[in-house]
Amino acid sequence: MKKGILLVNLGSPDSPDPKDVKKYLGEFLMDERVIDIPLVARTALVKGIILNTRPKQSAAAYKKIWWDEGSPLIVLSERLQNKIQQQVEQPVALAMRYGSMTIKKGLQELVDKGVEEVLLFPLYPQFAMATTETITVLAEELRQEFFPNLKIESVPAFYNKPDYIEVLSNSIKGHLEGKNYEHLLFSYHGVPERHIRKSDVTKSHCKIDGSCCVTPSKAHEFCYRHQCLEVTRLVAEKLQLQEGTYSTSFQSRLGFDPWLQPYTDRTIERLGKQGIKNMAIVTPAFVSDCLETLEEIAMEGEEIFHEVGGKSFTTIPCLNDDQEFVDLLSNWINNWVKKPEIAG
Ligand SMILES: C=CC1=C(C)c2cc3[nH]c(cc4nc(cc5[nH]c(cc1n2)c(C)c5CCC(=O)O)C(CCC(=O)O)=C4C)c(C)c3C=C
Ligand SMILES: [Fe+2]
Repeated sequence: MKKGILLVNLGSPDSPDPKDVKKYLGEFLMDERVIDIPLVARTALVKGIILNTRPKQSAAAYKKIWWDEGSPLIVLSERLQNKIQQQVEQPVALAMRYGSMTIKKGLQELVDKGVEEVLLFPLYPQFAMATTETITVLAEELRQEFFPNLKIESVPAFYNKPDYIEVLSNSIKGHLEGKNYEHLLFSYHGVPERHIRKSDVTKSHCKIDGSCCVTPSKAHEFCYRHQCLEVTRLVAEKLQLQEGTYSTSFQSRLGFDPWLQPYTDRTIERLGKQGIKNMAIVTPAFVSDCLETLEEIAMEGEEIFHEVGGKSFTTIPCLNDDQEFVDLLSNWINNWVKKPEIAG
């Protein structure tokens, strides 16, 4: 059976024009795994409220980070794809969950090359229903409707794989070499607390308190909060970071529901007010630099830090097309290619 690989990232608008941003946000926020409320309420909230104000504001932010070649997230994902393709014999396609580079087109591209078995690779280290799950569910729906003979196997969240932790730690270490910093903040994209409870397979474990994420449970396989805290813990262990010199926070909240805490903006402010003058920040929920890292962290975050007396603010880039990361993903893919075909 001929095999192929489909890498999938989040997506971006076609341009930073408010019209394109509105179209993109409309698709993104109407996803029931992103804003997980009943359709009528979601439509009223997204189309009646958010899409009337947010596109203009988001478009201005996108304009600040847009590259000549296009959206950083898309360009960086394409660079990753091209580098992986150099190390993998089978066709490697790229798609986005939202926007023009659809998963349907990605699957079609592979099928047109004769592929019968696909490795679906969501580019997210941690599981979330708003990221990994929405990709795998949509791919399965598309398979049933348009590609019934295709076999699809999905790559699960890889947050605690030792070789991933090593690559991430090496990248952090490399970018901090020679830098004078007193605190390293691990900032992950936030999700509403409700998402964590919904993904709890035990239906009772996730209390979102000080202990549930460190108490062993089957729930952790699908717990975004546990997986983020684990990345911080494993990297801190690998880099031998001293207790008190690093912490975890969650960024990019939207709306009024409680989201995972502590919030990144408030944490940066607190660190500055506590007298930290030099801080560094890493964003391990994102494989590719994007609006949320280049604008919200590197621009807004730095501004907050300076306002409260901070001096140097070092933003560590995402793994992007870092050669060690390319080698890691290519190695996982080549191991999958060598495996016998999946059943049925
Ligand atoms: C309810 C809203 C949102 C949830 C839940 C959410 C989860 C989530 N998102 C990412 C990764 C990215 N999000 C990005 C942008 C972005 N996210 C939301 C909302 C939710 N995200 C919005 C409205 C936007 C658009 C920008 C804005 O208006 O602020 C991006 C950047 C895309 C780009 O083009 O650069 C990424 C990447 C994760 C990992 C996640 C859950 C774990
Ligand atoms: Fe997001």
